[in-house]
Amino acid sequence: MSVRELLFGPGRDWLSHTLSTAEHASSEKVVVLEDGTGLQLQGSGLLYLEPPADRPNPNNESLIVSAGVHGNETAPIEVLNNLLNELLDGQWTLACPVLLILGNPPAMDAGERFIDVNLNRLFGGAHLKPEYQGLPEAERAWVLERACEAFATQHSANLSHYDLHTAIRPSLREKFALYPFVDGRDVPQSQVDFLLEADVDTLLLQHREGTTFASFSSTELKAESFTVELGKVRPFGQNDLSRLTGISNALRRRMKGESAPERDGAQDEITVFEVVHEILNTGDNFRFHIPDDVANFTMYDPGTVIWEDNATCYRVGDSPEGIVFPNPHVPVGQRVGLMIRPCN
Ligand SMILES: O=C(O)CCC(=O)N[C@@H](CCC(=O)O)C(=O)O
Ligand SMILES: [Zn+2]
Repeated sequence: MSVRELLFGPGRDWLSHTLSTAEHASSEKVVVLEDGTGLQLQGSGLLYLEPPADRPNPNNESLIVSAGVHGNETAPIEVLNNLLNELLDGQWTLACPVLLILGNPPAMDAGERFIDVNLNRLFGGAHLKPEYQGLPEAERAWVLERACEAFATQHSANLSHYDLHTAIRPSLREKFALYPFVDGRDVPQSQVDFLLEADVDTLLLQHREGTTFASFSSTELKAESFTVELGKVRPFGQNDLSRLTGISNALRRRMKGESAPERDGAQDEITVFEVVHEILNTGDNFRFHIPDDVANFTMYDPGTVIWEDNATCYRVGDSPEGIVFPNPHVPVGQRVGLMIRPCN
């Protein structure tokens, strides 16, 4: 029996196993590849990969890589599944500890962003709020937090977390990363280089702590964490994975422990924006003046009214501001969009 079958069952790979175990707990399984690499299936969509203790880890690092925190954002899920299949097929050798995560299996199975509540608003303990008690997504946030904590306790040195997503809207900047706010922290140049290597040429700096998965890992696990947007939401099988070779190659390179490629000067720039305002659905006769089909990073002139309610009218300030993630169809209190502006 192949390692893949031992781990996932006859005819299955990680993705099909995750979809088939979405609704019930799957038992833990451990297998060891011929080259000594250990794989521990910790539960549905949770896979810990560990190189043998005597193998060098040249970049002296550990990685958490997640996708499917929103179940309908399928392209990065396919990227991770393909990388794992390559490893299981013996195409390359793992050099560093990796925790691979498919975030929300029931939502993936249903082809939906989430089932009851947006999983990517429940981290950093937000899942403990009374209104979320008993919801499967609150339970899942807890499970993912504990799995990441256990991994980080074992592998604290040089921990990075990439939470891979795709966006609902088209985007004037197809691939971009969000850097969670941590007081006093700057983005390391090595991370900027990695993003460029992955064809992610735009970086958005958050202005305050959030309750996303990446915020949790950066704040509580001291990881260098990014939410990475890799294109537009499409159902399984409808993604053009040739548009994701950058992230795929860059992640494979890190997992193999190879050093970063030399960058040529012309490509060395990342465009940086900062969040200046988070639009929340206030529920107080909230009106959002951005059309439904507008692309991420569309810019608005000073003075443009973006949203209003009975108490507030938000206008663009003295310099142009752009919109990212416009979505007025969210519950009261949740994020409708981010207003951003270029950093100098
Ligand atoms: O396209 C959209 O509106 C949402 C895409 C998405 O899921 N983005 C993440 C970003 C998380 C962050 O702010 O760091 C999300 O909304 O959870
Ligand atoms: Zn998402």
